[in-house]
Amino acid sequence: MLRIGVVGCGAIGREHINRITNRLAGGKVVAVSDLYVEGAHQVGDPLGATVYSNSADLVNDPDVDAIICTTPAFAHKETVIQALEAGKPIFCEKPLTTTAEDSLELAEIEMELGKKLIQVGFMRRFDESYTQVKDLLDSGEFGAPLYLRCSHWFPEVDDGFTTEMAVYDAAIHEIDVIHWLLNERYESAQVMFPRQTGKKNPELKDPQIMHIRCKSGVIATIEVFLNCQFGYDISCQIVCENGVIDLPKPPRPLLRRSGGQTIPLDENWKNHWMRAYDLEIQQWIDAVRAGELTGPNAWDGVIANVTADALLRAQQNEGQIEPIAVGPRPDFYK
Ligand SMILES: NC(=O)c1ccc[n+]([C@@H]2O[C@H](COP(=O)([O-])OP(=O)(O)OC[C@H]3O[C@@H](n4cnc5c(N)ncnc54)[C@H](O)[C@@H]3O)[C@@H](O)[C@H]2O)c1
Ligand SMILES: O[C@H]1[C@H](O)[C@@H](O)[C@H](O)[C@@H](O)[C@H]1O
Repeated sequence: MLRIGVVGCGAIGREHINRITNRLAGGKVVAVSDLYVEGAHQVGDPLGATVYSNSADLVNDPDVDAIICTTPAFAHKETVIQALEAGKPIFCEKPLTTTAEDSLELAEIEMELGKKLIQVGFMRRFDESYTQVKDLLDSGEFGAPLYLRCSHWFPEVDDGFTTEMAVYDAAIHEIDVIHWLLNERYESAQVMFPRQTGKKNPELKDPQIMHIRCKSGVIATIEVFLNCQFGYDISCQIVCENGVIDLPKPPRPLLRRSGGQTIPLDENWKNHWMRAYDLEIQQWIDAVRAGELTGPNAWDGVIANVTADALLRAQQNEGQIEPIAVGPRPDFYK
């Protein structure tokens, strides 16, 4: 049994604790921590888990074999370094950190240690809709991909959600999944702001249209609309030489009532990615127990942050094309 400590008992921390406790096999949550220690008690006490108010004590608890970090992005780096220093595997929710520089620093520490300990929570790679699309692209049947359009539509965000978070919190998923789907490397980034919705905090730029050009010339367009009002909706359409592939929508019943028919959308990410998260965390537990991590690694975290940094620069100069300079993947991460 893998003894897991969870740092950060907010929305997704609680989801992961619940799935490990009630649905997955081979892992047990034995410790939890949160700066808001009451919140940690709420989830930890019913499980008989040890409750900490800081991550260092949890990471260094000899009864904790591996860590899940579900604090806000700005706090990830500190806990990841603590785990690396303790030589313990850590599953860190996306993004690995908020800057390329910080993520690179973590990758360098890990390479120095000579053992892969970090997995990043890019769960779309575990989602059946995306894996079907990847299989089709890899089969070669559709010929070369030419361009793709993705939308990341969110019903509404709170006032703390910033223009920058549209990149490193939301679009970071597309940034990761697109290069994985296409086996591509990125070259440049551009951001455009179309007419802005009135249904948002005045400080936030929403919606945003992001373009990423790949080394092969493929152009990926990512539409991020964080206050779309109607539901949580993710789409991706890949136009190839021999045809077009659309990301399948999660199966939902078609409802006929009140003179109309509808397929309801999810309200948020929790249900939308439920099976992907289950698979992701189960495979992480299995991999840690087997002694070798197989999921998205720190270098994938670096690629995402280098790309996100280029998009953040592009946000400052609408329409300007910013280079994305990711070094070659080190052998350690191949
Ligand atoms: N993969 C996904 O689809 C997905 C979905 C949701 C969230 N996330 C990611 O998970 C992370 C957490 O998101 P959330 O929505 O659960 O946030 P949240 O704000 O609901 O929860 C974060 C928790 O961490 C605690 N915290 C803050 N700083 C801390 C620290 N230094 N040590 C310990 N606890 C600390 C807060 O008190 C809070 O309880 C973010 O990085 C987010 O991007 C990923
Ligand atoms: O933290 C969440 C989560 O990562 C979701 O998967 C994503 O769709 C949201 O945009 C983001 O805010």
